[in-house]
Amino acid sequence: MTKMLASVNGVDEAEIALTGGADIIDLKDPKAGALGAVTIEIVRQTVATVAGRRPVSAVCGDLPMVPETIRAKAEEIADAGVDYVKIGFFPSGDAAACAEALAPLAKRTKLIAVLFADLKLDLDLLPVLAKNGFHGAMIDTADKAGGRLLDHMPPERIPGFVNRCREAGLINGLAGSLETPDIPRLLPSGPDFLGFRGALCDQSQRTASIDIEAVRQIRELIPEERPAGNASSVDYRLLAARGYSPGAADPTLGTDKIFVRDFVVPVQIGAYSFEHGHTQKVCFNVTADVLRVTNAPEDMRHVFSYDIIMDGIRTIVARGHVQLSEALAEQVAALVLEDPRVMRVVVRVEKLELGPGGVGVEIERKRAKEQTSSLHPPAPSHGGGLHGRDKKGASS
Ligand SMILES: O=C[C@H](O)COP(=O)(O)O
Repeated sequence: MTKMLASVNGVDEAEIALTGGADIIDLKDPKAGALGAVTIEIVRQTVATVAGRRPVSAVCGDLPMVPETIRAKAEEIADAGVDYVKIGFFPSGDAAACAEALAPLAKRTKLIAVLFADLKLDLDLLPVLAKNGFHGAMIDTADKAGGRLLDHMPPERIPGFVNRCREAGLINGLAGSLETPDIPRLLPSGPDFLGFRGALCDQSQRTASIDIEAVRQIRELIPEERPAGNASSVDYRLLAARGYSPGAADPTLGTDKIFVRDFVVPVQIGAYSFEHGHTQKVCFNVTADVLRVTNAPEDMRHVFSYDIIMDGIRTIVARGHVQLSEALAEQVAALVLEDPRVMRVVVRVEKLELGPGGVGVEIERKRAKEQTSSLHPPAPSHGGGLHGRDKKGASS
């Protein structure tokens, strides 16, 4: 299950984040840099106020990569009672020596290394962190005015980070000026948490105060585990882990067609030997029939994002050579049908460099009947969920 981390500047914002449903309360002073630290007094007060309702993390600040400096600050924060200490690993100085200096502290406190997508990201640091007892690693951005995480790290590279963390035994997180449309794009990789500051704030200004409505909107985009004892045959854990909210679909509203047209990507494809060892241009056209969730779509909670289709294609082709266009089309169709709201999908895969025109295949795949019937689960018990909004939207 992916958790929601909310960065807050102290007690008052922590209460707002808790009310909005954040899973992890992360202390940070956004006015003092990407990983600006709050004072130790604020850490203590916030830990006392949260009082175990949620885990609390705190960052150490934008510190120079000097082992003794980092160790001293991390110990001070750990001693203030947080559950996690987040330490920035900037690409200067000796990262391995800093990780080593923190090994004794890692025996008694959960340490999370923060790596930066916009500063020479080095994933070879992950096994070094694991060796020194770190609990996890996350990717963030250092320059908050310089773009979102996916501007620096294309979507097809996200599963690689998540998998490498898992192999190393580290929990993993993603952050970096994330906005609401990024959430359904990142959830399919199954990160352990997504971190937010700017998107929680008034006008998305990360130095402004956090806003309860923004917190709630993000909360609803990250599915929570359903309570045990739910009698439905739907595997909520599996669906939620993939980022879907099956309760959101309202079959009485019918479907919309979401499409990606003339999406051209270089692909290693072909059964002939002359087609091996290089890429050729392939054009994808995909149309998905998606169950609607409301009569009045307003934000990302109410839509199936076409980014999911484009990211999926990029991720599939990044895996390496595919012999057949048919196989590629099947993989794309299967990926789109992973969202339980998709009833039917048409995928056309067209090689553009083999003739004067295009050659390829078009397939149509539908959701199996028995899967369709499991799309009508009982409404979520919490009042603020999408179902509540559907009803409001439908009556308006
Ligand atoms: O740990 C997460 C960060 O506080 C994310 O901040 P941001 O969303 O403003 O980049």
